[in-house]
Amino acid sequence: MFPSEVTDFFRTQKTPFYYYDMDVLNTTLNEIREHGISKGFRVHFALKANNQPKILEKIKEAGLGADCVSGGEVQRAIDSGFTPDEIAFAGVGKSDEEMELGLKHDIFCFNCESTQELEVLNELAGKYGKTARIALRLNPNVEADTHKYITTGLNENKFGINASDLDEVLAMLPALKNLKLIGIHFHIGSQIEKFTPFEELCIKANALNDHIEEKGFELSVINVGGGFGINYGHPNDNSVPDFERFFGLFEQNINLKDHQQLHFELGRSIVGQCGSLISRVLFTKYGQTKNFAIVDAGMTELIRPALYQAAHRIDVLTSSRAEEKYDVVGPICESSDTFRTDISIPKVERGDLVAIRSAGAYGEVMRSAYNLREANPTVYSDEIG
Ligand SMILES: Cc1ncc(COP(=O)(O)O)c(C=O)c1O
Ligand SMILES: N[C@@H](CCCC[NH3+])C(=O)O
Repeated sequence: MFPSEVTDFFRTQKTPFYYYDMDVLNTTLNEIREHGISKGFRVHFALKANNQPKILEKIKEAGLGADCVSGGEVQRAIDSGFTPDEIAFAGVGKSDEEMELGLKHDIFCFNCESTQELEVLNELAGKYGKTARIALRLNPNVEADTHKYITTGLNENKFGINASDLDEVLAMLPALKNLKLIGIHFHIGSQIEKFTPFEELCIKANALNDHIEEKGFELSVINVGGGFGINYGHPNDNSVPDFERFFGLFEQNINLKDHQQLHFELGRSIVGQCGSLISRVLFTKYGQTKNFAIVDAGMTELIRPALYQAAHRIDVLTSSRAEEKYDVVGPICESSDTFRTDISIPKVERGDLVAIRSAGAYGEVMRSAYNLREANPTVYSDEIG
């Protein structure tokens, strides 16, 4: 839970709002430095998970790069102090304007996903007299064993180049004079909680690495993407994911050649646990079949439960009454606007504060203005007091 002065500060704020615990973020970044960066790995932070400038500045300071999926994110990374050589640009559908922005800044690498994209990027690079460094995003057909909507590495998914098309793509590369192939890229999905999909990825990545190098291309970057899952029901004191095991798995299982560096692009595991959505109970409704705690945050602030049936832990900050069972729901005019169903929490009353935990990744970034909802200012732990 939070120290009493933090909860007291929350009481003075207009809810709902996002709160970031910068100590948790620092601890997480230290773990990444200790177990990943210190081994010579390059870690890019996926801005899609969180693009708050203050969070990005901390991540940049810790020595991570930026993984972007839109022109807006490339611009945000630059505005937050990342240098172009620290920026990778991925995405299955980059517009011409977005590619031009990346070319203009001479970013580190474009992760490309189709033959058409390669042709267009080659043409645009030529127009601006540039050589674009590229990595091929390959679809390894690995089952990530996560929610269907965030599985990305199966042949049926829209992402990446299928192994069966790889030779055709390699054959066209020499003619694309304005592109320089520097690496291969994979990303099999998000919120992956088991380690076996990552082991399987390593086997596929090693084979593809060998195959491409045997064809005479030199790959300096082997990018295994992100996807490392977090514990959404964590008991507050044990929230930082096990990066030692995660990076150790790749260290052991990826066969890097002397001229190669291992790259990662992590989002959720870096920022997920430092963020909470703080909300006030508006009303309670006790009924024959259900009790409802109606809070002032909704799916507009955190869509993950509605979209992926995600179960974020909910802590009641201002009540230690005996427990009751509730559906914790928001004010939006949709029945899917439900954070949790049938959970036992201390009995709440109008005005009580709750924290919806593990909301730092894909929370604030996915907020919408549906129902003309307004956003309240974000609170950072180091600005309280
Ligand atoms: C290409 C790519 N890289 C990195 C990420 C970051 O993933 P995660 O937040 O699961 O680490 C994503 C999102 O899943 C992605 O699509
Ligand atoms: N938005 C998703 C993750 C998507 C990952 C992006 N490829 C989530 O909240 O879990």
